[in-house]
Amino acid sequence: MSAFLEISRLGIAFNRAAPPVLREVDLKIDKGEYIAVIGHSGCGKSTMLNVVAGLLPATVGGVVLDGAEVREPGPDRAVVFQNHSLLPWLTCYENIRLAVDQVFGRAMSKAERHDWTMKNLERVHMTHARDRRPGEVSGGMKQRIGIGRALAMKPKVLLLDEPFGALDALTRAHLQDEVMQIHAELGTTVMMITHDVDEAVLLSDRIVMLTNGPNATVGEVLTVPLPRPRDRLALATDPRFLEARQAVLSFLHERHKNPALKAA
Ligand SMILES: Nc1ncnc2c1ncn2[C@@H]1O[C@H](COP(=O)(O)OP(=O)(O)OP(=O)(O)O)[C@@H](O)[C@H]1O
Repeated sequence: MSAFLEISRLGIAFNRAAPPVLREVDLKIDKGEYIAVIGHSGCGKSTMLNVVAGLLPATVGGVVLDGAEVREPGPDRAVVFQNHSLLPWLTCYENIRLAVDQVFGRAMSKAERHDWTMKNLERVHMTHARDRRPGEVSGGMKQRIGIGRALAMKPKVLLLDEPFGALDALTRAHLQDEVMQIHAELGTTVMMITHDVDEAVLLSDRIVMLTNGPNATVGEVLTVPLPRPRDRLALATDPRFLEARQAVLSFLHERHKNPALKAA
């Protein structure tokens, strides 16, 4: 059986004179799986996500989602970036509503689109701030709206590009727990880029570790053997959590050291 999301022999070169950023990236993701992609800065994580999003064409190989080749951006692949991409002149409600109108303008009545917008505000615990603009809410709240907007599109895949990277540790932990809950409730397929090893182990079913660039590729894939629901406090001392964490740290800091540090 073919995978729900399949990246095949993907290669990306931005410039003919330079070596490719990514080469021969192969990855099969099942429906409902939560995948984290980790690797040192500049190895090509965002590039890989952008190809899946349809924002960047593959130089070689390609991506197939649910039987269809990815060639351009589409609402079946919603992206949440590290720095929220909300429209500052619209309220939190309007930011989500805009996406709902774009995707479901024909399929849903006006009343249904309102209800669906409210449902997604509620899902990310932002109903109380529905009439505030992005400039009037915190960084964590902005990311919540970004996630709510992405979910409101009912995507086949949620693409998270370091969604919690700019947040303080406590806010980050809250949002991670919320995303875990949403994933459990909706069974959305997720591909998340992160630099944070603990975050990758806590949230994912599998962790895809990229080698250093140029010519980066999948070095190892670790299956995280932790049952769900997961509780961050209980996991802090769970030997399976610590072992998975150690495996990723060892990949990143022993076998595939940061090239910038190696040169130092
Ligand atoms: N549009 C572009 N044109 C030319 N080079 C690019 C372009 N986008 C990315 N690159 C290069 O491709 C490489 C991979 O970049 P990418 O942003 O995918 O890395 P990353 O692993 O996501 O990094 P970080 O963790 O720092 O965000 C880098 O060397 C970057 O300079």
